[in-house]
Amino acid sequence: MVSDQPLFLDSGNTRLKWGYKDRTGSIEDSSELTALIRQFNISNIVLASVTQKWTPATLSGLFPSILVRSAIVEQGLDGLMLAYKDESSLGVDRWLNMLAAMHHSPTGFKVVVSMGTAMTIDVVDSNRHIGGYIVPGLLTQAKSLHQNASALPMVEFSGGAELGGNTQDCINHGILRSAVALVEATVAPLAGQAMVFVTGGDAGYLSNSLGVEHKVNRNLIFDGLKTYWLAKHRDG
Ligand SMILES: Nc1ncnc2c1ncn2[C@@H]1O[C@H](COP(=O)(O)OP(=O)(O)OP(=O)(O)O)[C@@H](O)[C@H]1O
Ligand SMILES: CC(C)(CO)[C@@H](O)C(=O)NCCC(=O)O
Repeated sequence: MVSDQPLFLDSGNTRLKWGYKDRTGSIEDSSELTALIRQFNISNIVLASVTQKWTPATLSGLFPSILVRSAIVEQGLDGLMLAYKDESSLGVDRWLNMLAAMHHSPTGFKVVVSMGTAMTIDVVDSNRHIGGYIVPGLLTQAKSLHQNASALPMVEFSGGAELGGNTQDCINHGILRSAVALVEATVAPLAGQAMVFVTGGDAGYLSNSLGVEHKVNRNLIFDGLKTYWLAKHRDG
């Protein structure tokens, strides 16, 4: 039987991830994607892409019989009002994460933190996006130090945010401490009234050191894609 339930794809700067019903994973290449589509008998795909690596055109070229819809940022969808005047310049991943957070918690402040290639923070007050931050992600910061300072090695992340007593720990812990401080400083003025959502490949590192109450949800973007897909289904 052909599945009506779409395969959700999240094409980030580092890797391609998939969500189908309550299952998720990451995909290395098109042969893995082909296998997945056969396994679940997929008839439609909903794509969130912040890169040109995977586009509706590449997917339709590979799978001509599959309906591919690309999520596009839309002011006011599901009531979410965006801080950006030009909503097309907002990353679709940030938008979908906010839609999902709003779905989980319709009223009050939401702080959405994504720990990927870039680290992003977005603050939403009920249905109003107040604004956000974009900084380099943990691994991106570590790579940048290694590439730009000749005495600095490439570090393996191990967690920990206390003062370091050697080069590895100073880098490792310093990067994590600055990410933690940024989230805590964003949450502080909201006087304990914010729901903090943490997502992305490096969510675990942040979560282990974060001093504010939060929820780790690695599938937030798939929740957002589902919300988007249902809204579009409703609109026809
Ligand atoms: N299997 C994996 N492959 C690559 N990175 C991984 C993996 N598992 C965890 N990570 C971590 O996830 C981080 C990348 O996060 P994520 O996968 O959310 O990135 P992305 O979504 O592709 O990037 P972005 O959305 O910021 O463009 C890396 O810094 C790495 O430390
Ligand atoms: C910030 C990233 C890289 C995070 O994945 C992505 O959301 C993006 O490419 N955004 C476009 C710029 C913006 O959101 O303002």
